[in-house]
Amino acid sequence: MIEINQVSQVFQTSARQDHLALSDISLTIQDGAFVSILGPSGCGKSTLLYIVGGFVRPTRGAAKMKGRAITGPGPDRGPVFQEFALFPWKSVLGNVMYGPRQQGIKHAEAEAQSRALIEMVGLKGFEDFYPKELSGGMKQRVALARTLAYHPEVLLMDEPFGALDAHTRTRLQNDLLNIWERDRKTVLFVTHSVEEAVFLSDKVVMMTRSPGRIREIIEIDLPRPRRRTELLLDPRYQKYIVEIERMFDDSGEGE
Ligand SMILES: Nc1ncnc2c1ncn2[C@@H]1O[C@H](COP(=O)(O)OP(=O)(O)OP(=O)(O)O)[C@@H](O)[C@H]1O
Repeated sequence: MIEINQVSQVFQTSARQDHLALSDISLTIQDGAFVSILGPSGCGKSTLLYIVGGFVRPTRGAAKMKGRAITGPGPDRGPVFQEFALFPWKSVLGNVMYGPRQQGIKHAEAEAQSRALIEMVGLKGFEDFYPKELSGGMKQRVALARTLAYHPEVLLMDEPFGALDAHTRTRLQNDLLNIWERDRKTVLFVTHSVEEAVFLSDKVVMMTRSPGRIREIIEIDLPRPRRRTELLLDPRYQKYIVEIERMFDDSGEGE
């Protein structure tokens, strides 16, 4: 689904110096896979996601989706970021309907689809609420529903649960997995949390300290559907977490 070929990214800092953020990244992401990117702060995780999103053009190398060069953002790749970026003047329903309406879907159909998505993300009953009336977790659910409403083939998630308290985060992880298990979209997920990456993913891409290179790709061979309470008792789950935590320790960056 996504192919990243020898991508390097150099940014010019305001002091007019070149800063190598990513160095020679090559990665293939299969259709329907859940892939997380982990690594020390500043190693270029978000930059890699933005390149796939088409928001950043790589200095060297190329990213492709289904064999086509990615030259800009597109509805086939839906971003879900930590800042929810909801329209404050639109209700939950209005926010979710925005995408389908933009795509020319008739009002009644867009509304029906959006109501179904709102229910799917666990917000039935809140359709007429405005963003300022929602908690952080609820806003992130709306943001997810809004992105899903574009029917993207790939979800690009940049620490979407990073700002949430532990309990809300766990619930959203569970819900995301349930949604993903239903329609198996390809997901590229940036996180700081080793546990989150292992719990969610088929593959964890561990990056080095800046300039970011791929240090290792760890296949997470745990059965699905996954339940956190079962996994917590599973030594294989613990082993993955310890193995990856040790890589953080090696890089001088504990989590
Ligand atoms: N637009 C930009 N201009 C200049 N430098 C940038 C720009 N965007 C990112 N960088 C630099 O590139 C490096 C990688 O940034 P990036 O945000 O991708 O890292 P990250 O791994 O996502 O970090 P964190 O985990 O802290 O969120 C950093 O050193 C950052 O300062």
